[in-house]
Amino acid sequence: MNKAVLIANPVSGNGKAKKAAEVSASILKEKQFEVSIEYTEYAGHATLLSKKFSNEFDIIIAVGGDGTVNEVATGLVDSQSILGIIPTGSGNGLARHLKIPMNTVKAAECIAQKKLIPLDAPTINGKYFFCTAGVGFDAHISHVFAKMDGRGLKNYIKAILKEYGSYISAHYQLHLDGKDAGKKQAFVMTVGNAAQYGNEAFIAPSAKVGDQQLEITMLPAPNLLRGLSWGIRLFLKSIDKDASVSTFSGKNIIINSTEKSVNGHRDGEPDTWEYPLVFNVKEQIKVIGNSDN
Ligand SMILES: Nc1ncnc2c1ncn2[C@@H]1O[C@H](COP(=O)(O)OP(=O)(O)OP(=O)(O)O)[C@@H](O)[C@H]1O
Repeated sequence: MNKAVLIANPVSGNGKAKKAAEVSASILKEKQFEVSIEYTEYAGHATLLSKKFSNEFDIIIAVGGDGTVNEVATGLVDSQSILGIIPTGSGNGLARHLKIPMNTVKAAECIAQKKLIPLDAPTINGKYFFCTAGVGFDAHISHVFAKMDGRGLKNYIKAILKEYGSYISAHYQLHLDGKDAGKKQAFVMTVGNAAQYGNEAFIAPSAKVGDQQLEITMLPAPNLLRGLSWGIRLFLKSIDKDASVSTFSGKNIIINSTEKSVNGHRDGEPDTWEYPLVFNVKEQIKVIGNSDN
């Protein structure tokens, strides 16, 4: 029951994952775990590795940011293996939601305690996400950020400041659990499985990862006052209390538009989807964490 493999993304967190994998392996060995380390060689590789290892190992540990966690967790849907996370990304939204320590030694000790939490595995047009997914300004930034030379929080903020003034809000038609929820103009339309983007920025404060429900947060066209208020409220866990913000929840969300396709993001990584966008939550896996839901 204590056979674990660490799947580490060597490029995550500007190269922090290799050291983190080695440190975690030695901590887990001290706690009588049988441990192996594998490194990803390209984007998408972690899903193939976790699928393959799910037959052999009880715990499959993602060492990386939310992108790596997404790939490893995707490989575990339909398996009995448990997901572990050693966070080394710049945002670490799912790890933070689950109250997994950001310190590698403490994160490895948290895995050794094996507190299991049910984790929904929602999909957007058939592709899994575990933290947040959506369209709008945040998705636009994930596409801009992916083309930048460096990663990390500093570059992310640079991209936000550069793009904020010129991004135009789009119109979306929303259906929630089979009911027409109207036409919306949105600057950001985020679907949360977990409550935060990462870095303790709470975009869907009421989201719980195992409740088989998705929480939508919709920000309308911004102005300076709204932008400032959202910036503060994101970190105070109160974006849903802002008078300009709308929230919805559902299991089956359909977003339509007069456009053919849209740039979106899944767990902070850029993705492109054809309309209609169909969000569903049915499946579940188990993750080791420190929170209750
Ligand atoms: N060996 C590799 N070479 C290049 N890219 C990789 C490799 N392994 C994984 N990737 C890709 O790296 C991307 C970023 O990974 P991840 O999100 O884990 O780290 P990060 O970008 O440092 O963290 P954050 O998203 O918090 O900034 C993932 O989309 C993944 O597909």
